[in-house]
Order: sequence, then structure tokens, then C-alpha cells
Amino acid sequence: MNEQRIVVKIGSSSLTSEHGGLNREQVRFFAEELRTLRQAGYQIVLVTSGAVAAGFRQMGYEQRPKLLHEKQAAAAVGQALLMQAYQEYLLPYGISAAQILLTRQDFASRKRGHNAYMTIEELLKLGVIPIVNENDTVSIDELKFGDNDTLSALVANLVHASQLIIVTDMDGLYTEDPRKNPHATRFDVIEQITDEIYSYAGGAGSAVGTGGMRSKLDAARIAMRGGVKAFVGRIAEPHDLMKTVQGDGRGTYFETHQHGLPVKKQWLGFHSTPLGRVVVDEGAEQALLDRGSSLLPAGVKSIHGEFHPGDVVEVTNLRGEVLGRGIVNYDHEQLSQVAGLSTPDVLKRCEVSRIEVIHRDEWVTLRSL
Ligand SMILES: Nc1ncnc2c1ncn2[C@@H]1O[C@H](COP(=O)(O)OP(=O)(O)O)[C@@H](O)[C@H]1O
Ligand SMILES: N[C@@H](CCC(=O)OP(=O)(O)O)C(=O)O
Repeated sequence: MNEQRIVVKIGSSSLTSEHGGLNREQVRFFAEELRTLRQAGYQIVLVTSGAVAAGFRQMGYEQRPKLLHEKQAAAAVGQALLMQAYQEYLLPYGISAAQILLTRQDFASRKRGHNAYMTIEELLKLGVIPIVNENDTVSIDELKFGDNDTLSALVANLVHASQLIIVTDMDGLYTEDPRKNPHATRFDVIEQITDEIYSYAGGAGSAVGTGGMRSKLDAARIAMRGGVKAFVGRIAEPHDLMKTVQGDGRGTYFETHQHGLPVKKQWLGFHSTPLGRVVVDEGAEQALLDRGSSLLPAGVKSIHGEFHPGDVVEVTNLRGEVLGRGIVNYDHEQLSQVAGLSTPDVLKRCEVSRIEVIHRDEWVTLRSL
């Protein structure tokens, strides 16, 4: 964990003018805020949206396009405009900006993720601000992050940041979208993102935003799991960003007591593709979540999907709630035969290289954050 390293994510809603299009004054304002942080000794990675918003007006679309290829075309034009604007406002302070475009696949491949990490490390060492966005041109529909909230959380974990600041047009999470209910009340601090917390979050509030509060909660969860404290809120007045980093921001803080995840476990938890699902009983649930134990055949209730030793499976409890993911040591047929059996009975029945269904070192908890 790097105490002085902050990832700041700025959403389209904070960077666009009323009718769409890039609001350059806003870019200038955020560049000033970043400069203040930099001069105070912080290392900053910026994840910024706004490429589609910046591009579509220039291309003659009346409103933010809906079709993928239109959005990709708008982003290709807008990304250059976006970078140009940040450079223009950062360079006079002697701060260089670097463009980093990433896709989900870059995180799924440990090699590519590592390359991105090494590049960002080098840039930070040189005092450059890496400016990250999704590589919209090559992202295909089902693999897209769609919004940059998730991307920012993955970046925060990748670079072992101490905080993830998600800037949006609303000053935090409310009990309901304040655009719909002005009497909704705000959460100042959240320590656990439960299903109830999720139920308060709605979709995007404007024509330019994408993920709404739901995707910000997804992002906060990923960050918290990686040991990164998160914040969702507004940065509107000079020095707001610094105040926010120091704990006095206008929004909701998401505290975490988790430790940072090693890269292998980040991959397992957030980028791997589970090939099956293993349902466990209450005793196994407690063993996995509270005691950090391995999963043994005795706790397995049922098996779904087809998998082989070394594959990733998702583990759920009897209520269907996801507890985590792990690398399984059995194939699905073998596991069906030994589900619910004690260790001596398993050993009597078949030959296994490891008795654990999932070893604790190859397990990531995704529940109770
Ligand atoms: N419970 C909630 N509390 C606060 N805002 C909410 C809530 N549910 C939905 N929203 C909406 O989420 C919007 C922010 O998300 P989004 O439009 O995707 O912004 P961005 O472009 O900054 O990512 C707010 O403008 C708000 O209308
Ligand atoms: N990569 C896209 C981001 C899409 C988007 O709108 O994200 P967000 O505003 O964070 O919900 C862009 O730059 O336009």
C-alpha cells in the first residue's frame, strides 16, 4: 500500500456542458485540483471519462450516440480532445500527462496487467500524471467496462493506491436518487456494502453518465476488497479534492479493513472466468469467511457446471449468495461423488492429489465487504 498514491476518477457528468460536449472550464478546474495534490507530494493516477461526450458534438451527432460503433467513433475523436485539454492545463505547471488506454482483457491477462503496472510505476516515478480511459475502439460490447467506475477500482488495486476518489455530480450515496426524491438522506460513511445499500442505488442521473450509483458501489466494493479506501462525491470548489483526500469531502466514504490483495488474488477475484459453481453448507461458509480455512468436501452440498482441477469456480451459500472464488482441485464428476463426505471417506473412495476442494491460498472472499 502506498499512502501517498491516489486514484481520482472523473465521470462524464462532471466534465460535460449542459448539452453534451466537453466543458473545458471543468477540465481546467480539475487540472488545478490535481496540481494542488501533486504539489503536496501525492502521486496521482487520473481515470477520466468524457471521450464520447467530447467527441459526439464535433462529429455532428445531435445527442450522445447509443450504438456501439457510433460511441466508438465519437470516443476516437473525443479522446484526443480530452487529452489535449488536460495537457493544456497541466503543462503550464510543469506537469506532464500520459495517455493510458485499457480494456478488461488487459486486466484478465496477468502479463498485460503487469506491463500496465510497470508503465504506470515508471510514469509516477518521473512525476507524470497517467491519464487512464477505456480503450473504446477495441472494446467489444460484452467485454466493455461500460462506465469507468469499475476500471478506476481495478486501476486503484493494480497500483496499490491508498484511496480511490470517484468524482461525480452528486455529493454521495443517498437513500434514493435525490433527483427523484429531494428528501433522501446521505450516507457519510459506509463500512460494508450490503444488499440493502445496493437497493438504494439507482442508475445514471443524466444523459451523459452511464453507470449511476450502482456501478460506483461495484467499484467501491472492488477497491475495498483490494484494501483501498473509496470516496464517491462532488468536487466543485477549489481545494475540494485536497479536503476529500484528507477526509473532509462532500460525499460518502467507504472504509475498509481489508489488506491489499496480491496480484494473483486480484486476478482470481476480479478477472478470472468461473467455469462452475459449488454450493456449500453453513459450516463451510463460516470456515471460509470467518476462519480463513480451506474448503473440504464435507461442506459441499451441490455442484453446477463442468470443470477440471486448476479451473476457477464460484462458491455460493445455500441462499445463492456468492461467497468468493477459488481454484478447484477436483473435476466436477469427482466432486459430485465426494460431496458431503468426511476426509477419511473421501480417501477411501478415490485418489486425490489434494484433499481440499479449494485451498485457502487459492481462494478469494468476495462476500461481507
Ligand atoms: N441513491 C442514489 N444517491 C445518489 N445518486 C444517485 C442514487 N441513485 C442514482 N443516482 C444517480 O447517479 C448519478 C451519478 O452517476 P452517473 O450519472 O453515472 O455519473 P458519472 O458520469 O459521474 O459516472 C447521479 O447524478 C444520480 O442522479
Ligand atoms: N470511456 C467512456 C466512458 C463512458 C462513461 O460515460 O463513463 P462514466 O461517465 O464514468 O459513467 C468515455 O470516455 O466516454
